[in-house]
Amino acid sequence: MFFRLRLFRSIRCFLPSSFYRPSAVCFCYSSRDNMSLKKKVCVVGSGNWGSTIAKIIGHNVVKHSEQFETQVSMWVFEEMINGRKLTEIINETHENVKYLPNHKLPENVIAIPDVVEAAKDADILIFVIPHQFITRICDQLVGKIKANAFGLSLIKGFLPVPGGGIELISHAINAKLNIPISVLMGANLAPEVADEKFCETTIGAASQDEGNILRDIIQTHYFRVVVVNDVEAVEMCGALKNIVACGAGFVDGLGYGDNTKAAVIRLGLMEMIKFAELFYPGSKLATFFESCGVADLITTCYGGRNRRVSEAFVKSKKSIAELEKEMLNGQQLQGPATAEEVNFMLKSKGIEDKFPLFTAIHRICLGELAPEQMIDCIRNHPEHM
Ligand SMILES: NC(=O)C1=CN([C@@H]2O[C@H](COP(=O)(O)OP(=O)(O)OC[C@H]3O[C@@H](n4cnc5c(N)ncnc54)[C@H](O)[C@@H]3O)[C@@H](O)[C@H]2O)C=CC1
Ligand SMILES: O=C(CO)COP(=O)(O)O
Repeated sequence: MFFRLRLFRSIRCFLPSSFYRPSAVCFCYSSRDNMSLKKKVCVVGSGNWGSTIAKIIGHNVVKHSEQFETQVSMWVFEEMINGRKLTEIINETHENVKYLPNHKLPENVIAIPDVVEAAKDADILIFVIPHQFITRICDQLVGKIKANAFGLSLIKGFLPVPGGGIELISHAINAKLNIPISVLMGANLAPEVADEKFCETTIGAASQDEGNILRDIIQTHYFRVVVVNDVEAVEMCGALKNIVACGAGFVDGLGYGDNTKAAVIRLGLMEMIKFAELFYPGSKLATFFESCGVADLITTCYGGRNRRVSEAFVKSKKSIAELEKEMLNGQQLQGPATAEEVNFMLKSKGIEDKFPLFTAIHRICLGELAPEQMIDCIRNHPEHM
């Protein structure tokens, strides 16, 4: 208890009062006004996480068929697998043999190679693609979706904006498509979720009604949802933890132990909180204790792709891009790109020194700094001054 109090006090030192005020994080679930017609869902994406979430949604729309159309469209970036189109394979075998092999998708999930066709009748759009591709996809959807649709983004990352800033993916989608966007982030390594191993997740909901509906299409007995209203903080946690995961991978590659990794996780968390304080004032500290915060940080720093490739980067001396190709079979890393996006903003504001861990990780990914130097960086972290 005493320890918890001290930890909270030390976090408070650099937080504005709005950040730690006691707040009712959770919505109360009540009204379903104007939300009674059956809704059609489209999953925009079909990678490792996209296919996993399509599996969950496919089952849930049948379970809640009074609320949802039972056919779910899933946009698939078309590619050839052994001379056959991936969409054809998915629609015949109900398996995404490339991105989620050995897991059956429900038969009501229909793979569609044209994103406009997939999304045109949808009331709910689930965006789940590597963040590098979201701008191009949104450009194709402008003016082609239902005016009263709403969205849920599972995408972790930021987008650079001209002039030195970055924006949240949910803001970018909202700006292009003019629909409200909620977010879902959590300690959710896709292979474990696909295996139906118990986990939790966090939905940052744009409104109470949308939060209720989204929970119904996402929650299962093994995938428990907490809905909060702190949308920006939820999304920011999901994006930033991928940078820290690269740092955890460097620690593993260097042969340091769990204590060192714990230091990277803790200092990474402090930089995440500081980032929220500076750029998303009004974010709630309580959100960092949801699945999207500390829990996602821990799971990714032990079991994620960013950690795995970053460990190999230190051991093999190959570039991150080479390793991504060799190790991930088409899946995409988010951490190094996110580190670059965040650095783009920190540099433009002249505050790289306030985020030494994020900065060191970015420079190591670029090959400008030796991985060993990350240890000096954390040894001299402002948290210890
Ligand atoms: N995989 C995981 O465990 C989790 C992933 N996420 C997040 O979900 C988002 C999507 O991740 P995944 O589904 O795992 O994707 P992934 O890492 O499996 O990426 C592969 C996907 O990208 C698509 N793709 C390749 N080139 C493309 C292009 N030029 N244009 C459009 N799409 C293209 C592929 O068709 C495939 O669907 C990311 O932001 C990730 O951080 C979040 C939680 C868990
Ligand atoms: O975001 C994730 C788990 O919540 C997945 O992390 P990786 O992309 O590092 O595998």
